[in-house]
Amino acid sequence: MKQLKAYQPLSALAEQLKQTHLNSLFDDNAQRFAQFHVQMPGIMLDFSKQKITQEVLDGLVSMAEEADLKQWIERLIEGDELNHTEGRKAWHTALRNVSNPVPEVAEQWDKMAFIVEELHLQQMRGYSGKAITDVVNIGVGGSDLGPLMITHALEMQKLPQSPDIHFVSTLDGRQLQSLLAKLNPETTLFIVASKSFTTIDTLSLAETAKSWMKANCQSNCQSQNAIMRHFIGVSANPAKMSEWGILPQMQLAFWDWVGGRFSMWSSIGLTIAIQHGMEGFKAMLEGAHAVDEHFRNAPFKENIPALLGLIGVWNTNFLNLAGQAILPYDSRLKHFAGYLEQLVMESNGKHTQRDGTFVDYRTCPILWGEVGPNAQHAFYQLLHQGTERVMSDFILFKEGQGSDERSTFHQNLNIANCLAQSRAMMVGQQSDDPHKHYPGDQVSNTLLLTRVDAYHLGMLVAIYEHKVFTESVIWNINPFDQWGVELGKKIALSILESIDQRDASELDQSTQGILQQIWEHKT
Ligand SMILES: O=P(O)(O)OC[C@H]1O[C@H](O)[C@H](O)[C@@H](O)[C@@H]1O
Repeated sequence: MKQLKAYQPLSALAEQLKQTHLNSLFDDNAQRFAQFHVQMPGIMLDFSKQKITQEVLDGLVSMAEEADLKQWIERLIEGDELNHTEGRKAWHTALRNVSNPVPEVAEQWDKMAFIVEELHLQQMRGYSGKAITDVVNIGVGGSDLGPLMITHALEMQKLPQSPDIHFVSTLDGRQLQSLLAKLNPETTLFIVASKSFTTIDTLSLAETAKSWMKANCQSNCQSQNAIMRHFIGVSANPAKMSEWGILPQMQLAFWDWVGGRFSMWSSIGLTIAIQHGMEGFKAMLEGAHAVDEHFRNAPFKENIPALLGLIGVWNTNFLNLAGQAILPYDSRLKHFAGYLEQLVMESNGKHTQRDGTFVDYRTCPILWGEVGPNAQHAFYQLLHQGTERVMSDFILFKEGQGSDERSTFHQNLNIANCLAQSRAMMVGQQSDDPHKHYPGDQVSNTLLLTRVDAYHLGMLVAIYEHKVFTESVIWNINPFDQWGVELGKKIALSILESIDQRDASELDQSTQGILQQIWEHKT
């Protein structure tokens, strides 16, 4: 990144802007909002509360051009092998081209549609002949977070014929145990969702679910095989699904060219299709596809994901901000920040360039977030008066949950709070009492969408995917692998062995000490 010609001039501009309060940028330019907002149907990005001038914007766009962003976008959407460290494409955009699908994708839609219809018509029946009432998605990371986030956001709009949807992910087994206590095995269907079908978290939970099913089926089942009617598998590894016992007609596929954290658009999104029908699922794909087209065709100065990425680079590498807060002002987006934590930090939390050399600049900031109105009463103190400078994304919807008087009242309150907070962070407040002094000057974006529905959520997620991609191009890193998560898994297996053998002598003192205390407690 530093070798790009635009880097030095941008650094010089950053030095000036660090000394310039956001307030004076507004005072000096009555056209600031007009100049620094862009939109496409369904979404508007206001980046006027960023420390950006026309010169900075021009410099960032030059940097994107120099880094060949246009070419990279083409390669992404054309399905080139961009994930070079794993020798794969990262072709999630092919999953959402509803009007012109690749044949293997369309084939999986048909299989999904069949399952969805069977469930909706109450034709999918368990071992005792009763119709399925509850569906439990067992998966973790990319096989959990997207469908969890979307089905939670759209729960109020679910089809009346949809069974209830549940998610379990944590390998401690607690979520699953407490859920099983409430479910009837005769009417429960499990979706074992795992790209690799080797993830111990998911497989250990799936085994527990299978034992529960077996134990409950003992007196009722005609054959033990009948319990496998309660398990759907979704994976890019059909051999492993079969080995685990998933029946061929209960298997849904996707492919190694779909990254785990980009997989909610594939059959991993089955729960979304169950909750909203294939029509709802495809509306989400269409929203994402509209963003793919925009990302591919809009000039960078009007390109929402590209601009978000360039602003991210500006804040991270030139203004030295290391924190990013995600603040949706709608409780339906409760799991959105969690979803982005994986998408953003697993993609760009890296220190190695594409050619294997280490970077000598910052990459991904630390990202966290919470539904805005709750976060106001939790960590906004730090945003207003802390010593860390943080960039924030406010996400707001024009429409609330309803149009009756109380809903309108709540939505107005919500809008007022969202706008108040981004304004307070920008403007600050002078006071002689240092405890009441707000420096302001905290930068933020505001994304304004029409409403919370499948189409707009599809747009929102695709915008962040492409933002992440834009940043990765400038940082010259591969956003599609995740080697950093392997070491912990390997060590966990060896510690599990130590626990089984009750022998920690090969481990470090700290690990030994902690295990010793656990063992002493148990005995
Ligand atoms: O879908 P799976 O193969 O079970 O993987 C689930 C998750 O686990 C891994 O550790 C990766 O870090 C994630 O990218 C992935 O989404």
